[in-house]
Amino acid sequence: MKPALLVLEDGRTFRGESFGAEGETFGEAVFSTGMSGYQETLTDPSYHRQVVVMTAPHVGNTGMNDEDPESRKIWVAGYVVRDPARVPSNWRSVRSLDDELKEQGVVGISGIDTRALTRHLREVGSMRVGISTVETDPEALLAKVRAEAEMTGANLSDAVTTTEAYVVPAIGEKKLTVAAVDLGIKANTPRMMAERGIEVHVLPATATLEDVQAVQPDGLFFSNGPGDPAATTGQVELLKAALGEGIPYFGICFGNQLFGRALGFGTYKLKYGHRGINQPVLDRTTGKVEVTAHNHGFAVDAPLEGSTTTPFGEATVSHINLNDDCVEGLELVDGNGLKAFSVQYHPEAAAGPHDAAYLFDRFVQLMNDRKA
Ligand SMILES: NC(=O)CC[C@H](N)C(=O)O
Repeated sequence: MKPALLVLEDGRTFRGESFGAEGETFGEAVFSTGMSGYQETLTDPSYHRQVVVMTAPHVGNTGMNDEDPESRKIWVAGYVVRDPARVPSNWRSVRSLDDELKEQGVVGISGIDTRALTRHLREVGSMRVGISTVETDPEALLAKVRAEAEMTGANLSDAVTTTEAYVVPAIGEKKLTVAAVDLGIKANTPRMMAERGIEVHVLPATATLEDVQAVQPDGLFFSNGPGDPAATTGQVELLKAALGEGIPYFGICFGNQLFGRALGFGTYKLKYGHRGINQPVLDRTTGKVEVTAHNHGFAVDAPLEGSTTTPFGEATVSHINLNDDCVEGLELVDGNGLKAFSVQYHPEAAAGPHDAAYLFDRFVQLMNDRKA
């Protein structure tokens, strides 16, 4: 087994074994508590420039298949697993996780105490990290880690977006048209819209109001995506312009943060974020609690009680996280009722849970109401 070294920006060091590709990689160290869905995690563009630490000790059991990727490639900058499966076993598996990481050049480390690492990140907060199979001196790797850019202030949409617009056709009868701005979109999002009779026009991150209007949409959608929402100004301006035009809006995760900024709220970095598939969220509009998938390091700073008057209508916090009272959703209402809304978590979560899938129906309802 080839040795590998992991060094955090505060100097904490772990020694383990090479997993996946050999070489050196850097990013923001974050932990995910999901016990399944690692293929969806790896291929989620929101993880661009992040090194993901899996808290589940045994990862890779079901191998890798050709059906579940959320995008064209693995985006995580590095992967940390305590005990990789030696033999994958699943009827859809076509290769092992280790082979896929090697094939795509993704550097990982295994055999380290991921529990100690996770507790450290939880106590001290997410921070930069380096993994290397070529550097054996922690001080030398630490100097490189500290020279890397931080996640705060990072504008990463251009690195992950599609360069060409494309259409995902409605399944069955076409009932609605949506312009979806790709800030790191996952394949399951247009799929869940298509299942509801929506023709989805996926547009590059650089789309203008004219580009949006050109598809004559019934609604506008902003996807999940990597980076710091405070470093993203162009799409916030687009959203303000679209809200000014009265185009119904739905946003997921990064799309929730940019919606918050368009409404005049701030965003801030959470100490260690929410990444996993069992986060309890309260939908205050119905009083129902849902178990949900999360992947965010930033959050919207909006008052939990009362409503806020914005140039586009009255904004309220519609969803909150029951673990830490973090803002998990926003709603905008004008004289004609609901106008726009967004959530911080993932109704499109492909590995599940599926409690939040109703949000796509809420989007359909919103577009139909505004059409009428
Ligand atoms: N999944 C996402 O859209 C993540 C949004 C943002 N990059 C965050 O970390 O909070």
